[in-house]
Amino acid sequence: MALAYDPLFITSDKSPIDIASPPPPPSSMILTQDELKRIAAYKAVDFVKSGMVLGLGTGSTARHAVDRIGELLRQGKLENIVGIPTSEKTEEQALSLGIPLSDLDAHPVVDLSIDGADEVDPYLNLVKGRGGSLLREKMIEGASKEFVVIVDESKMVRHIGGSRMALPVEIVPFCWRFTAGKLREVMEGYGGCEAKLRLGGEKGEAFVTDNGNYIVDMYLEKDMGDLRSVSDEILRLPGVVEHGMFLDMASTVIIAGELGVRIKNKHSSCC
Ligand SMILES: O=C(CO)[C@H](O)[C@H](O)COP(=O)(O)O
Repeated sequence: MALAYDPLFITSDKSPIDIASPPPPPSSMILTQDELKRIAAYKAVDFVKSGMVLGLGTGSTARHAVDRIGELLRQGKLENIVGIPTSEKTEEQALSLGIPLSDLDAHPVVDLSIDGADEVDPYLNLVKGRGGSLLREKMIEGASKEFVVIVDESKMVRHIGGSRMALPVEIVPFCWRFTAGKLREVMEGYGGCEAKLRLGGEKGEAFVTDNGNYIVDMYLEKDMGDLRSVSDEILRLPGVVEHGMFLDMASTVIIAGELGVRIKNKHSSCC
């Protein structure tokens, strides 16, 4: 039986995510990846209430959520929102939409953060930071009572870091080759990795984060195994500022796919 695409079709359960591929929808109904991102983002903004302090994520998916918050404010459907942007780019977008902004110094407790992710595993562990904003994202989302992650279904994986895509690590520029070497040494114990400095500009110069740091992208040889222990070892290295594994931080993941939207909750109290 052919299943029609229904963007309002929502499932919600607490079991690990079933990432088996659903049957494809009729070709006339195939949505672009960007449309799926927008559907997930709009669904997340349904959880925003007037008076909230909001963590505003970074990236092409989070951008839709910030646009939607701006639209609802303009229409008077949301009031007294304070946004805390996770990057300078999001700050610029939010300001252009008239969203009032603040920071963690003034608002150390955030009601709800909404952000995208590069990978999500069945236990809602994430890889983030391929857009380069992982440090501020981790600070703000870690200070949030609820952290809602918005993705299209291409981001769902069995093991984070196992897709031969990069696991980003933010490091200080001082002697970055030394720190990249230490990261390679640590990762020897977890299957090995290629560690490459992320480049940003046209002239091949290093990508510089909003915090003035560099990013080393670790291309892992295989599944890392014990994520907590990898995380602890990486964070113990002098020169490392933060890494892009967000372990046990997401409270909800909203996944937009060709057959509709699925919502995975970590805590039953959420949303
Ligand atoms: O972590 C991030 C930026 O640091 C982004 O949330 C992540 O890279 C996903 O981006 P996109 O929504 O563009 O796919």
